[in-house]
Formats: sequence, C-alpha cells, structure tokens
Amino acid sequence: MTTLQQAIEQAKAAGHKAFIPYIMAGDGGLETIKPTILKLQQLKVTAIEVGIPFTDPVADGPTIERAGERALAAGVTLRSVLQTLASFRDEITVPLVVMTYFNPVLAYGLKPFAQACVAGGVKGLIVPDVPLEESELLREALNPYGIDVVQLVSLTSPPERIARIAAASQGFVYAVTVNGITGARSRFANNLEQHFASLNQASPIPVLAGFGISTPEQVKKMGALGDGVIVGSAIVTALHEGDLATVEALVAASKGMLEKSTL
Ligand SMILES: O=P(O)(O)OC[C@@H](O)[C@@H](O)c1c[nH]c2ccccc12
Repeated sequence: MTTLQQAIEQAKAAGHKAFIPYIMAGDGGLETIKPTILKLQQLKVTAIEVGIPFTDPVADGPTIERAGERALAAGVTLRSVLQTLASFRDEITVPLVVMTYFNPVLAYGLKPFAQACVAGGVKGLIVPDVPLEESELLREALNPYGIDVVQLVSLTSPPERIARIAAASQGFVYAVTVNGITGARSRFANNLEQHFASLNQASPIPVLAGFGISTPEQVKKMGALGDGVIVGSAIVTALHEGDLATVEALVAASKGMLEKSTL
C-alpha cells in the first residue's frame, strides 16, 4: 500500500472520511507555502494537493484561475515550488500531491521533475490533461521514486473505462462530481449515488469525490458517497481571505463533527 493510500486508510480506520484540501502554491507569494502547509498539517488533513500555477488552466474555474494568476504574478514556478517544499522537507509529515498540467513537467524533464518531487516530500501527482491512454509515461517516470499517479474519473465515463481507470490509478481514484470545471456549486447531479456505487465496486483503492464541494454540509454528503473529499476553490478563497475558521469547519465536517446538518 502506498503512503497516500495508507493515509486515507488511516482516516477510515479512525471513523473519518479523508479530507484533501487543494492549495494554489504561492498564492500570496512563495513564502506562504510553508506556513500554509504546516497549518493544514496541524489540522490533521489526510493529504494536501499542491497546485502549481499555470497560464492555461483548462480544467479550472474562475476562483482557481485567479489564484493562479496571483501566484504567477508573484513569479511562482513549478521549480520554485518544489525547491520551497525541499527547504522544509523535514517538517512535512502529511503526504503531498502535486497537481500540475503536463506542459511544465515536460519542460522540466520527467526525471529531474521526479527527483525534485522526492526532495520535496511529494507522494503523488495529478496531471489532468494526461489521459489514461498516455498515463503509463508518468507512472514509469514517477513510480520508481515512490510517487503515485492519481487518475480522474468523470461522470460520463462508461463502466468499462471506469474499470480501467480504477485499475490504473494509484493512491486513490479522483471521482469528479460535476461535468465541467473546478469551482463551488450549489447543486449536483442526482445520479451520484449510483455512479459512486459502481465506482466503489470497480475500484481496488479508495475513491474520493472532488469538484464543487464548498460547504461543510457538502463535505459530509459527498464524503459519504466514497472514502472522502477533495476541496479546492473554497479552501483557496478562505486562505486568500485569511479565514481559517472556514478551513477548520470544512476539515471538521470530514471527521463527523458537523453539529447540525442542513442537508
Ligand atoms: O475547486 P473545487 O471545485 O473544489 O475542485 C477541486 C479542485 O480544485 C482541485 O482538485 C483541482 C484544482 N485544479 C484541478 C484541475 C483538475 C483536477 C482537479 C483540480
């Protein structure tokens, strides 16, 4: 079992759902990366998805797109993020999952990228613009360094494709809960139960829901469909506004600490 999967299984064994916050690395400047990661680690999140700012973030909605623009304006790059992670590597105990588009990785070179990930304590990788058919390239480059390559399943994937994605994914399966881009949603499709039931059955590893989840109630509801949730835009907004109470409430919901459900 990989480190990432282990962390998720530990949450499960404690009676919790996994909670993975997404942060835009360097939103607020490179120097914010360390305190942000250490704060989230202190809140006992399961893992942290570290987003790399990119000029053409095709899967991202306005919240993450703007956060990326702020980080890019601050001069943040894939290389400087990985160097920053390496600078406090000894203090990182939570598994980190880097989320980047493929172009910066290609420009870096797969092997130097893998080595820089290891130096930064990275345990997993999400590259949304590399489809299943091309993903072997990433696994070949990253797996020798103990880094998982997480695959995304969309709502429209047919059962046979779901099975192949679940078999190839490592650490967990990222089940996208909406058709479209990242960002808070007030409503979700009503066939999610059915979709997750077949996904849970097809997957030998944990299944986490992500996209659109932005309130403690949604964390509870979507977490219940599988093994946990990934929350991006709501976390990015809260961190940008310095609103730690919201971050804490989202994490608490994954641990069953919601006081009253307003579902
Ligand atoms: O922002 P949301 O709707 O909470 O979705 C999670 C998401 O932000 C994060 O996992 C992510 C950010 N950018 C991505 C691109 C593709 C897949 C996933 C992501």
